[in-house]
Amino acid sequence: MIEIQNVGFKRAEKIILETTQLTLGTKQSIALIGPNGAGKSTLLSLMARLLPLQTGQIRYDNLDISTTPSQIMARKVGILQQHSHFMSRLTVQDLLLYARYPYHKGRPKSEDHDVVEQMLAYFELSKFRTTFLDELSGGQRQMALVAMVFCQGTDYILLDEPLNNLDMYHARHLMTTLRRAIVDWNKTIVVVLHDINYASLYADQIIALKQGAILFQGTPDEVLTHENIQALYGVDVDIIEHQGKRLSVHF
Ligand SMILES: Nc1ncnc2c1ncn2[C@@H]1O[C@H](COP(=O)(O)OP(=O)(O)OP(=O)(O)O)[C@@H](O)[C@H]1O
Repeated sequence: MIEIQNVGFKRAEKIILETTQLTLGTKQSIALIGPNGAGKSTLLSLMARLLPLQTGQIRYDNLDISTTPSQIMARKVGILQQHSHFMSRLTVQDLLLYARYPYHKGRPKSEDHDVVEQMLAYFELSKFRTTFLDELSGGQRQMALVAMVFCQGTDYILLDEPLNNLDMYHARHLMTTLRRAIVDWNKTIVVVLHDINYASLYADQIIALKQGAILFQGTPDEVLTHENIQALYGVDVDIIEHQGKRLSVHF
């Protein structure tokens, strides 16, 4: 369970984030949506301890991120940020092995190599195993970075806009793979999405942020209404039903 209590964040006296109480269950996919500048990345960075908590508390399964040692948190929560920079002269398999550092501490064992092999297959990256990161396309690199986070073997995975750069095939492949990972490996995934239709199709819960506050929270059916989307984005949309899911038509 993820518990977020009274987490606030200011930059130069400007309130960036102001939450009250948020409890998120495990083994599900939780989509963070909201307009540009709403505070989604800030919340994710706080959840991953990439930004220091200024107020409030965040706990994963009763582990308080402010007091839990880094070695334990590194096995509990993994994050892919929006702009991840890695040494480009690293091959895909080296990148994935690097993510196992909290386990092998620089001396990879056979189980670390096994996890890397498993993730290369799971994310359809086997053919790129010896390709350097700077020889991949933007989308291929994005998939490699997601696979890297999975190699970390954490219960909780935070992904900031993982669909960036992905074509239709790879975006759908990634979202279905994330869903499989919840079932296959009991992962809990918090993912920032700009495409609310992907949130509708693939998320169990949606948290909608605007101007640093949680405006709506619930299942896709509860959150993705015409009125809520108007309030969030200021856009008039048509909501249609497709195979039992709500889709927003906003073109
Ligand atoms: N390094 C920074 N310095 C100052 N202000 C910042 C910084 N990073 C973010 N902000 C501000 O914090 C607010 C929230 O930004 P954040 O990146 O969390 O939003 P977001 O919802 O992830 O946006 P987007 O969808 O555009 O990625 C914005 O007003 C942004 O301008």
